[in-house]
Amino acid sequence: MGKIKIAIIGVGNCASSLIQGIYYYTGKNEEDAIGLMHWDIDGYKPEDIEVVAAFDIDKRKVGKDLSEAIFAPPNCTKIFCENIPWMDVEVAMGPVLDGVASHMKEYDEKYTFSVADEEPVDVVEVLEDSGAEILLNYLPVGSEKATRYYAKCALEAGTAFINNIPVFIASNPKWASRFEKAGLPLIGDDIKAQIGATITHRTLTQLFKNRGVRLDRTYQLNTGGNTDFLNMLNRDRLHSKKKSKTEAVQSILGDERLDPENIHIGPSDYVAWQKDNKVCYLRMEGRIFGDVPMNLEVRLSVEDSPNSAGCVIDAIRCCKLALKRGIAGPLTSISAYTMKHPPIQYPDEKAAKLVDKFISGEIER
Ligand SMILES: O=P(O)(O)OC[C@H]1O[C@@H](O)[C@H](O)[C@@H](O)[C@@H]1O
Repeated sequence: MGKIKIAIIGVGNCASSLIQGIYYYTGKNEEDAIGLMHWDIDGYKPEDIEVVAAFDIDKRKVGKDLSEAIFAPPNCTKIFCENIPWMDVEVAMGPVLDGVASHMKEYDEKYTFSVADEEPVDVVEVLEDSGAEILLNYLPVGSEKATRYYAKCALEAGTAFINNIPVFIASNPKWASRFEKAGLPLIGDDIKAQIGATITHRTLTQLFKNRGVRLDRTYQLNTGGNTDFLNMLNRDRLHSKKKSKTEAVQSILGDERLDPENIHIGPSDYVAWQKDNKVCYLRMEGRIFGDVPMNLEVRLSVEDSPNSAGCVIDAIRCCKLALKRGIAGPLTSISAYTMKHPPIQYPDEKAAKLVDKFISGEIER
């Protein structure tokens, strides 16, 4: 049935986990494959994904084979598949736009960002030559210009686009129609991890709602020690991230949406030693029967990047299905299931059912 050829922008922890996952699941069967929402999607298993191009701007990664670059610093995610064979994909130098936060150099050498000296490649040409069908965006949060640049490259090169970061592309009708006109599928925006802060917060919010409990106040505080958290110390980069995360919870509440002062959601601090372990503290205050107050506190601790890959592995395969079926524009079911800021928000249980209907061909997108 052929491979699903993908290209990756940003060879960070999330790319590393995705690539490790492709090899980790190779040769396994459904019974011993732990950690997947779908073992196969219309016949496509994780091992059917092939990375054919990758872009980065860090000198520790550019020019290296992808099999080595995914383990280069500052990547720090848990290694769950050590033996990645030579992939024969050299990490190409991307254009330097707004992907690098200015405060990065304040940190110690290990984390200091170092831009490679190479001239940027012609991204469209690299995509075309590689035969990539889908381009995945893993740029740092706040990379507005760079995301738009690569989205344009996808349109020019004729690749579908999966936007894993909180820059609004799939949920922006203008961009969505550009992809639709170009005949290309689009998934986004901002990956909602497998068991992450957002899905946990949404699920508990839905529980309050289902059980008639009025939610009065809530917060979601997140700490981590990966480059994502370091980058997010620059509060200027957080605008769309906060919007994406907050909207993901508010959308469950419907006409009981909280006033902005009663909902606080966002990345909270960078703790270097946590590395790729993300810790999320959730508090929800509400009122039960008789208007009687209650509160709930949850602490979630999870490795951030495999948590993201657990969803991206399905987004890629659904995107391939759309390509095969000639469906263009935003894919609303898989976006709602795997992204925090999709073109249409559905409760997660409904989104899961819609994805199954999309896979079986019962619904178009
Ligand atoms: O835990 P949440 O809220 O689903 O968010 C998870 C994802 O959020 C993204 O913005 C991060 O870049 C990912 O690394 C992360 O996995």
